[in-house]
Amino acid sequence: MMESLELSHVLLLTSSSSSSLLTTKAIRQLGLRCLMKKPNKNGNLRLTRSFSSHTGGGAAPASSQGEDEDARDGKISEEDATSNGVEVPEAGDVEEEKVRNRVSYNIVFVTAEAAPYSKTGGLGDVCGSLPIALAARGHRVMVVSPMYINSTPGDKKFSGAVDLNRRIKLYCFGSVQEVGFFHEFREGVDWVFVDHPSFHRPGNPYGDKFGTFGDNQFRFTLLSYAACEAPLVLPLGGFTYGNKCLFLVNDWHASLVPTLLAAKYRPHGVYKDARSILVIHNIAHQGVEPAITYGNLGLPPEWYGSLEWVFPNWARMHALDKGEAVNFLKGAIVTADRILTVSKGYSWEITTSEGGYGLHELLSSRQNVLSGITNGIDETEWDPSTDQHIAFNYSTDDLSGKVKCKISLQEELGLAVRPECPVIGFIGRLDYQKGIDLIRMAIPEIMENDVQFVMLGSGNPAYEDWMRATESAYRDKFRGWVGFNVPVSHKITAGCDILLMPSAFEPCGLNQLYAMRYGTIPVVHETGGLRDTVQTFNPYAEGTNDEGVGTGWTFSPLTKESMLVALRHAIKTYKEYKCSWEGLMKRGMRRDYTWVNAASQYEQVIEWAFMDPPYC
Ligand SMILES: Nc1ncnc2c1ncn2[C@@H]1O[C@H](COP(=O)(O)OP(=O)(O)O[C@H]2O[C@H](CO)[C@@H](O)[C@H](O)[C@H]2O)[C@@H](O)[C@H]1O
Repeated sequence: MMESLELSHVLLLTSSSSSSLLTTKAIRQLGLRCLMKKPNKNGNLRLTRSFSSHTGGGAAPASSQGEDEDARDGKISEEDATSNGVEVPEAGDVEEEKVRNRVSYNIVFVTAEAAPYSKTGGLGDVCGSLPIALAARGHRVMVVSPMYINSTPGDKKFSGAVDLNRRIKLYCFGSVQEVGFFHEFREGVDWVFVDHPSFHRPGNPYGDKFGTFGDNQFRFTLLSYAACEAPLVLPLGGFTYGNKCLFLVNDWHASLVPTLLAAKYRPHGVYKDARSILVIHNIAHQGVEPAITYGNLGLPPEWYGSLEWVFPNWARMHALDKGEAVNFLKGAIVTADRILTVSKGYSWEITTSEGGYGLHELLSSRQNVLSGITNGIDETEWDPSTDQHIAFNYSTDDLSGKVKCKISLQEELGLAVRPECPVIGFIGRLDYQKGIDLIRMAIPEIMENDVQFVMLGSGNPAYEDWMRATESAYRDKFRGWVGFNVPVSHKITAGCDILLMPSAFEPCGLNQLYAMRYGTIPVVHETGGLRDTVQTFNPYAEGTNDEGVGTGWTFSPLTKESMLVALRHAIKTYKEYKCSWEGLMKRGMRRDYTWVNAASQYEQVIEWAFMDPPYC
């Protein structure tokens, strides 16, 4: 099995290099400039929109490398040291826009979550906002997601969707499955909901109080099949999306799509002009199931190598366990035309043995199509000057509402109403990823300070119990709200002074972006998207200009001690250096978080995907 995995890998690599050659040719034919240089944040010169970007780091022609001053001096900038994927140029370069021959694409998002219809975390946020931003740029955009009905008031979210009366038969899991489609056209986007009895049950999209659903492989196989059919069979607004579309497949739940395109459609002449991009929001979840389940997926036997996965010896259950499995995310990594992650830092981390969760070698082998694009945020939902969930609105022009939000939060949670006391917040899934263990270890020392601490989260029952117990132990200064509650998350974001994010890894992270927009100062572990988006406060840079002064505190390594040091800096600055604190707040609030920049970068990657022939 291992041998066949490696063989398929070699074959795929061969086709990768040929596609890169074609890409270079295609770019030359299109007459694009091979090199443009602009200074980065640190003032270093870097390559942008070059075919060296497109085909991967290190592939630049000798002449162009010679033009790079850092390279000539033999120096490697800090940025280069942590970036070995393909850099996507940022928006705002007018010349870039002129050079770009703007084409509109038919884009099909495939996702397990899309806010406001469904959301358990950041995947829902991104797939609820990015499609709208891309549609606003002139693309035809469809989002295909399950229609989760769980007999709660939340079902009302689907009330605007109408039954398209188009039922199709899908052949998998040894039987014929019939799915229907509901549709809502909202904010320029075709929101398409796949209807099947397996999406109608209590709980969240992935599980209920008894744990993860046992048939998730089945449910998300259905989603992937239905998403492949939707552009062909749904006449939305009178016309189907047709064959030439771009599938943006998000995380493992949608990862079967690129393999289906290659194995089931292209051999029959369908989707020959389509392309797929895998977006990795979280590599820790890969959709791994026993190898025997491959037969259920309705794929030809010769495509087994695409999903084939062999656990290392240490991860096997017993001596007879061969560790053979199928891995949905791996399937997309080896078949998608391009791969994206949700920050540049994370696109590098997943190519390392520490961050790749076993997939780092495969990802490294596809570095020439791997890029990172930092998420934006929905600036209408997350705007302190208009937010309906918070007690008082405020902005950089008038910050007075911020402390009123804090007082209101203290009142609501039954904490002492003390506007001068720093309030630290945490919002997130209660999961290993989010660094809850570190908070657990540090809480006795944090509580020795004159602070209040508010946590909102749900997930691992052990962490939920710990939150309840900690609230009992520190009734005067700790509140733990167990549950998933969007209005409360807005109230905490507005009412706290400091947001703590000690994530073990964080592909992008949205809460630190929301916090900065609300004048709440992030204290974060220096990892992934947190490192990319939070800049540590430098008091010595104050009074020059805003560049380099910082928007929060980052800490590393991931230890209790270094987290406490950063927190103490934040608390001391809050208490003793009011002007500096206000500067931190305003700098964070003024940053550009819109999806416009990210959407333009996605557009660039889509353009690159169509320049190459299909990868598989
Ligand atoms: N108990 C609760 N009540 C209300 N709201 C809650 C909540 N717990 C979490 N949320 C909300 O869910 C979202 C979580 O965003 P994160 O970026 O932390 O996402 P997550 O780790 O799920 O997603 C993954 O995908 C996203 C998107 O790409 C990446 O940013 C991230 O790094 C990656 O791990 C935020 O909107 C947050 O406010």
